[in-house]
Amino acid sequence: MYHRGGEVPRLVAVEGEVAEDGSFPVYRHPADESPPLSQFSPTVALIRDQVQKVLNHPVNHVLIQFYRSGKDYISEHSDKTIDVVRGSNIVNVSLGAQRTMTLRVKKDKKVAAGPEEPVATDHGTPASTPGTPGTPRAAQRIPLPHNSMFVMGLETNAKWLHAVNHDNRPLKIKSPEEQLEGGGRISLTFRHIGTFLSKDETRIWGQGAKNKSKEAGLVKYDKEEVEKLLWAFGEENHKSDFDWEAAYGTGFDVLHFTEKEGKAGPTSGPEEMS
Ligand SMILES: O=C(O)CCC(=O)C(=O)O
Ligand SMILES: [Fe+2]
Repeated sequence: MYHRGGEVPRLVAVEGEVAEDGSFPVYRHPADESPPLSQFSPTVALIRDQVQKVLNHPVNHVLIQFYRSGKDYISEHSDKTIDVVRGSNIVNVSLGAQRTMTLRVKKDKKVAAGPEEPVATDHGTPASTPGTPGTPRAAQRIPLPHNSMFVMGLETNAKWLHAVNHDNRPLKIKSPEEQLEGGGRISLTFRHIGTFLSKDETRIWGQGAKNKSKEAGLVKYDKEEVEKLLWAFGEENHKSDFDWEAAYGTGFDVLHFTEKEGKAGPTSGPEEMS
């Protein structure tokens, strides 16, 4: 998967519930290029069943990511929720080597929402950027052991940024849990998506689109709409009082965000987010 012209620092696959007519859920986030969605494979379908039992609501989409070693990471972000069914939960299932999920309140959040603690990106390198000098932002470090589920409600996603930072310690000094699978970790991020694409990707409908029914809604490339959506994604990353209705409420029928895919305007830079 690519973001801003560069390959993201982990391997990515996407699976989901493909309907009989070939339509499928779409999760839009600022990536230049996402892999195509495949029908849930039998093994992933079994994991999905377990996730649905815990959540008490369906999940119809999964982003599968392989962190090949401690060098692979996902930088700090909030998940983009235009297409995520409002009120649902997002689940990260972890398999293999234990990594750490770092949660940190957004910069604009004045009131600390938990125990205050500076965050280290790489065991010993402090990365905490205080909102006000001398006041570190509330942060939590959550170990993600093999075969665990991390459930994130959308309220948590709104107030906190999350990351799996790189961990460059040599494998042999890591804990046995961190050494599993030679340091490789697979995460499966399950979401309940409310926006759908037709098989040929010419029509878009549902929660995050302008049209709510299958019959209408042509996917468009419109530079202004793309800019508006990318701006809204940025707002969601930075504002703990992000106003979903104001930002996403009217819906967007754009799918591709760059010239190559959407036939206009490329971006460049190393940053990546989901
Ligand atoms: O690897 C993980 O568990 C986190 C993945 C994540 O935050 C995302 O895909 O948005
Ligand atoms: Fe995320």
